[in-house]
Amino acid sequence: MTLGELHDAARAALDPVHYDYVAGGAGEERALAANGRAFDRYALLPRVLRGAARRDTAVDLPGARRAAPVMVAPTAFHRLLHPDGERATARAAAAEGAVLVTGVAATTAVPAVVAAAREAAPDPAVWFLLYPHPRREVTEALVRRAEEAGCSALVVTADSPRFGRRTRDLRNGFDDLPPGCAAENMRDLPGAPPGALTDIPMHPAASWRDFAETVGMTSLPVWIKGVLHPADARLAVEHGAAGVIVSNHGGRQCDTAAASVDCLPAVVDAVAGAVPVVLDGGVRRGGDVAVALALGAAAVGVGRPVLWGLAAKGAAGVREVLRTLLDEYDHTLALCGGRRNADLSADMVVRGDAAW
Ligand SMILES: Cc1cc2nc3c(=O)[nH]c(=O)nc-3n(C[C@H](O)[C@H](O)[C@H](O)COP(=O)(O)O)c2cc1C
Ligand SMILES: CC(C)CC(=O)C(=O)O
Repeated sequence: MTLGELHDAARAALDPVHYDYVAGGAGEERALAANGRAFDRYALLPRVLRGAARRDTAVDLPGARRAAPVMVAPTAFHRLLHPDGERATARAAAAEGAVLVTGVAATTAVPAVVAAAREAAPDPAVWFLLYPHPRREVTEALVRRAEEAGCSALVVTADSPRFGRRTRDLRNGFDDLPPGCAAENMRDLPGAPPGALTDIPMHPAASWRDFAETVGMTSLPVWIKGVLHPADARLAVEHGAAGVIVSNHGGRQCDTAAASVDCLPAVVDAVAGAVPVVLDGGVRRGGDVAVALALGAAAVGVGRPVLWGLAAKGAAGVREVLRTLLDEYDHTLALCGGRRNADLSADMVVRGDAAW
């Protein structure tokens, strides 16, 4: 199935309220639309007569060695979409060599997610996402849970001082998870009974000091997610980030935010090679992966397509999504005369309405 067909199958399978939660964005869904439109404006200038019969597309990242250049972005509540939930996503990601970012909003506890990944590959990369929490002891407890489970990196989401205003969810009245579906990693933490969407506490006053404090709590690499402004990318490096994820949260937070891929070149410049940069938002084809890597991303994350695969077919559907993107990317790299990801460079990308 193509990614589009998996999306259609997921829509047919899901409760329309849950479909809307995944598909939707904040406000008028401008940032969501911008992510897709932005990729439509980029085109590649392939180089010729310099390729190889086989390409090496693996990437080394803090917290993941020889990983696929496409990772599973952190997305909440997989058991809302399929009874196998995060276990299925973890098995599929590990089988494809892709990093899986699980975290506070997972409906399966992190030890079980890591165990499922290990069923599929001997040394899978499972990272753990947390939001800055108003109480330091909660952050600390979550960090320990991730470490003890065997996660190899942490990700702090910085773009959510408040939960986004998701128009579809407000209209549908979606704010409770169904029985049996809860944020399992939040169990038994102070002041955080799982059960409702809004039980993942946001921290409106979170600061760079809080981020640095989290970095200081662990020897794991700590990525920061949700950076768009180059000055923040520099601050992230100064405060100990092991990597920067350029993201507008799939258009689910600030609806007037720029498309994430449009912010990528300035962030890559600002970071100046100090740490790797990952891009997510709107990646839907192998060509999008190639554009992002040419613009300086070390890898990309995908959110919704993975969830459509999960809802349509469980682990097999997630594998199909990852396999499709990775095969298309490898094919594009070959057609661009690339032997490895680093053979894609910014001079091979043109932008403008003339592109398509
Ligand atoms: C249903 C859903 C849940 C998400 N949950 C989280 C989350 O808990 N934390 C987070 O940092 N990002 C979350 N995201 C954002 C993704 O990590 C990612 O930034 C975004 O989905 C990328 O855009 P794409 O869906 O166009 O690939 C979520 C996205 C979706 C669609
Ligand atoms: C429940 C939220 C923490 C998940 C989220 O970030 C999202 O829905 O985009």
